[in-house]
Amino acid sequence: MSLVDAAGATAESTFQNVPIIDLANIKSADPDIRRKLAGEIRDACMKVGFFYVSNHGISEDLTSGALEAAKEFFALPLEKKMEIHNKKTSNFKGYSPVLSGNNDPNGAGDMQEGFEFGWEAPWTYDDFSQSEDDAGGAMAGANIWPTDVPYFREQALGYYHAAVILGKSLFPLFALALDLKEDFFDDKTQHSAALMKFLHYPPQAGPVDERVIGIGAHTDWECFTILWQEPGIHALQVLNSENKWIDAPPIDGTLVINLGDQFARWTNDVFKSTVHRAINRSGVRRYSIPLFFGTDYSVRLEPIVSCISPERPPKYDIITAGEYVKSRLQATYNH
Ligand SMILES: O=C(O)CCC(=O)C(=O)O
Ligand SMILES: [Fe+2]
Repeated sequence: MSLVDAAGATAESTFQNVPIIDLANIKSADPDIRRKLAGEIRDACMKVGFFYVSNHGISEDLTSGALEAAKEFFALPLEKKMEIHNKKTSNFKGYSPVLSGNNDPNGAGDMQEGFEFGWEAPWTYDDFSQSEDDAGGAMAGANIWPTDVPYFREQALGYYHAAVILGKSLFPLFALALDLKEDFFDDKTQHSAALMKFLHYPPQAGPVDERVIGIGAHTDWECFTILWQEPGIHALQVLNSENKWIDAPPIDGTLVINLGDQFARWTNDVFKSTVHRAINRSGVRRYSIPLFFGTDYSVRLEPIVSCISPERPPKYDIITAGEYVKSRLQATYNH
């Protein structure tokens, strides 16, 4: 079935849960096995826009190192954190205090604080070759790091580089899922427009103002997000087409992958960029680590030919990935 026909066939359906996809065969030498895996991803992308991945290859050590760094940073006094406030930088990197961001235009601020950074060359992986800069995107330019937490940068970048490797290995599967050649995204992802964020959600007790929740209802902006959630704490919810919030709790040994608006634009909405939100009613602090993976900022988000037809004309104006991300950053942080 063509992509456009398959999208039409799933348009009326909705989902009640988020599927789990096993990535054990991601590097299989057998193209049929890779294609089968891509088929599972295609199904999840068209029906849900969210899936969990198991056997994703990111070690527990890297994850716990990053988590410890994040916890120590957020425990610093506010004045210390404000020294690297993201409003002091032109590229939106650095610290965002509680309520400084607002992802849902109908909301009144997100009940979370964050720290965001982007690509920086690793010094421990000799085989990791990558250009440092990226054609002037909104988030291009140096990262800004806290100086009060020992090994913060190392711990953060250790997890980041492992997640970037995972992200790069997913692009060929997304390409296969879209009936494209596996290398379709290679020349569009040369500069790793990959932004990672440490998030800290204070607990919200008692009656919660629906306009001030951990992160208000939103879609992500890049191609896809690789999300680590703290085990044991339910907070993330995904909106289905019946406007029902479906829980996406942490599942041991998995990460969440969700599609963002760049993929919706590439695929003319054949792949779904699904609305989601998080509310921390657990009574304890919650941490999460999204890594937003886009194409290079200079790449034009043109619909893939197999995703348009006379019945499904292009839905979006063509802009570059960088223009799109910048417009969303400005709306969220009011810069
Ligand atoms: O913390 C979470 O579970 C979700 C975070 C999220 O949706 C985002 O940062 O875009
Ligand atoms: Fe999100």
